[in-house]
Parts: sequence; structure tokens; C-alpha cells
Amino acid sequence: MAVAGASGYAGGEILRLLLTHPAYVTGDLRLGSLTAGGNAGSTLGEHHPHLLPLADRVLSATTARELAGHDIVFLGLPHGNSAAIAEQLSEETVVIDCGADFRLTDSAAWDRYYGGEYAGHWPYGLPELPGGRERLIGATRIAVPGCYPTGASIAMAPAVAAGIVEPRVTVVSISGTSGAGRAPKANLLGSEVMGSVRAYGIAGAHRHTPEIRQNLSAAAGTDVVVSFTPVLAPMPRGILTTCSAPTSVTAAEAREVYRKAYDAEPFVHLLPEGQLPQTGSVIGSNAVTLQVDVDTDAGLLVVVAAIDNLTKGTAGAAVQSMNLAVGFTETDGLSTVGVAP
Ligand SMILES: NC(=O)C1=CN([C@@H]2O[C@H](COP(=O)(O)OP(=O)(O)OC[C@H]3O[C@@H](n4cnc5c(N)ncnc54)[C@H](OP(=O)(O)O)[C@@H]3O)[C@@H](O)[C@H]2O)C=CC1
Ligand SMILES: CC(=O)N[C@@H](CCC(=O)OP(=O)(O)O)C(=O)O
Repeated sequence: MAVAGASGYAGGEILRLLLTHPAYVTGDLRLGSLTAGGNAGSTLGEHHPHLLPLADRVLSATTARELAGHDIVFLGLPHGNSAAIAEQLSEETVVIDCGADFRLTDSAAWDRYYGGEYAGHWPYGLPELPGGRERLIGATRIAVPGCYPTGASIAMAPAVAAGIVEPRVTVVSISGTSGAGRAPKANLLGSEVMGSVRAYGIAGAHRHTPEIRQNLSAAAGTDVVVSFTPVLAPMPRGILTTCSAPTSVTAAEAREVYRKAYDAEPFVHLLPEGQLPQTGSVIGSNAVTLQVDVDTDAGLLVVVAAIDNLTKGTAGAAVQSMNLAVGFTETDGLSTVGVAP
């Protein structure tokens, strides 16, 4: 295996998970190249001191030549860097891209939200969506979902698929700052973020709007309109998503739909009635915790989901997808046990 972007947050979390993966522990999976951009030449320990077993590994430059020859390549690179590398890797190499390059099926949506050449789309790394697991088995190219679309899609797919809501969904997601990556930005300085919560990318401007719409429309079999509001919160990781959509079913009927959809899912947990998801319970875990209720006065289904953006929202989805692609047990290397308090 190789990890490109190993000095970044996504790459670091992939490595954290791989270090305890049963196939890594037995030696069936081995770590080859770890690469970076400007930080090539430094050691991994300078960037991820929590990954002690790999502290002395030297990061290489990110080139297709460096990544070639590995059976599995994880790409944790900024958007727009994956396509050129992936096309130079063997078709037999399992390439798992954490970026957005291959997520969208609609080239017009790509043009509007990303721009530049549309690279196409790959099997989408969210097995919990209807038909999602089957598409990943044996796949050699996988597009890992964005962190916001993971929570929102898992929260609303059962409702739109069962037709218990009108196809108009409102999503508000509160994210920790690691969702923005670790490259320095003034608006992510501690002094800007601490003690303040702010919305951004409102009214359809955020690039995850078409990705959520794509997922929910596929689950529903009809177009589902999405209004998405991301919110940045002063915490390092975690996303709490609240979704709502018009409904006429009761809370008990809605819960039954979710129970059926997710009872057999290893990572999605519908919490007991009255218990609400919180990011603090899923940190470091690949779990998604959900609560489902109906606001009868407003006529709205309300679904709340908590994930760790770096685990289920990125690296956990990447490892879960790898497990399906190469035939490991789907849950290998992934835990539903969080770190708390
Ligand atoms: N953070 C999150 O919660 C999520 C992230 N993702 C996606 O994962 C990908 C990585 O994100 P994240 O880890 O947060 O970002 P980071 O900024 O933390 O890491 C980016 C990584 O890419 C390397 N890099 C940057 N520019 C280049 C370049 N031009 N050529 C080669 N390598 C380069 C960096 O190396 P160096 O240290 O040398 O600069 C670093 O290793 C992105 O596409 C992101 O959208 C997806 C879902 C959630
Ligand atoms: C808090 C924060 O800034 N989050 C990022 C989304 C992170 C993510 O999942 O994104 P990709 O689509 O980039 O892979 C943002 O809003 O741009």
C-alpha cells in the first residue's frame, strides 16, 4: 500500500487506521511509499507525532512513478491532483481517492462547483447507500465521499428511498476545523475560530450541495432538492448534521423505516428514543449515530447524525471501501468505539 498526502489530516488518519488493521498486523498488508507535497523529505513523525510506529518514515515526493507498483494506493491530496496521477497507475491497482475528483456523476455540477476538466466518476465509497456495497466489491477505483455528504446522505437516504418525505431536504452541518485540512489559512487560526461559530457557503454555494443531492436523488429514484448550510465550530474534529424534510408520517413509522434500513449496518446506529447524537461519542470511531423524530407542529421529519469527519467522513470510509474492494471483512481495522470525554 502507498499513501499520498501522508502529512495531511486524511493521510494521517488513514495511517492511524491501517496500523491496527488485522492484515497489517499479520504482515499481509505492508506500507510502501508515503508521500507529501512541499514536506517531501521530512519524516512522518514531524507531522503526525501520534503515529509512533511510523515516526522515522521519510516522505517522498508525490509522483505517479513513486506510487506505481503498489497494490493499493490511497490519495489524500487537494482536489484536482488525483486524476493525473490515477491515469498513470495500473488498472489493477486499487486507487482510493479521498478528494472530490471522481465523486460527481454530473459534469455540469462539476463545472459549476469545481471547474477545470471533468475527470469522470468512480464507484462511490459509501456502502450504506442503496446498492452502494455491491458497487465497491472488487472495485479498483473508488471515490471517497466528502465529509458533509457522508452524514447528510446516511441521515436522509432511508426517508427519501421509502418516500416518507417530500423530496426537499434541508441540511445544517456543524463541523470541526480539521475538515478544512491542515494547510495554514488565516480564517482557521485559533484566534479566529475559538469562541465563535460561523456559517459559510450558504444558499447552495457549498460544493457538497450537488454531492448530497446526487446521493439522495439516487436513493429516491427521483430528483431530491437540497438546501445545505455548513457551520464551522471551534473543535478539531466531528460533524453534527441536522436534516429535515416535510412529512406526514408519525415518529414511530419513521423510526421503523430507519430500523429496517440500518439494523444490519455495522457502523450506523439508531440511538434509543430520546437519546441524541453528539460528536463527542464518535471521535476516532467509524460509527454514525442517528436519531429520528417528527416535529408534528411543523410537519417535518428531523434526523440528527454525528460522525467523525476524519474517520467515517474520510479515512474510515477509505479503509471500509478498501476492505470491500479487496475482499477483507468490511469492518477490519475500524472501530465503533469512540474516545471520550
Ligand atoms: N479533512 C477532512 O475532513 C476531509 C478531507 N477530504 C479530502 O481529502 C483530501 C486531503 O485533505 P486533508 O488531508 O484534509 O488536507 P491536508 O491539507 O491536511 O493535506 C493535504 C496533503 O496533500 C499534500 N499536498 C498538498 N499539495 C500537494 C501537491 N500539489 N502535490 C502533492 N501533494 C500535495 C500535502 O503535503 P504537504 O504537507 O507537503 O503540503 C498533504 O500531505 C482533500 O481532497 C480533501 O478534500 C475528504 C473528506 C474529509
Ligand atoms: C470545515 C471545512 O472547511 N470543511 C470542508 C469540507 C471538507 C470535506 O469533506 O471535503 P472535501 O470535499 O474537500 O473532500 C469545506 O467546507 O470545504
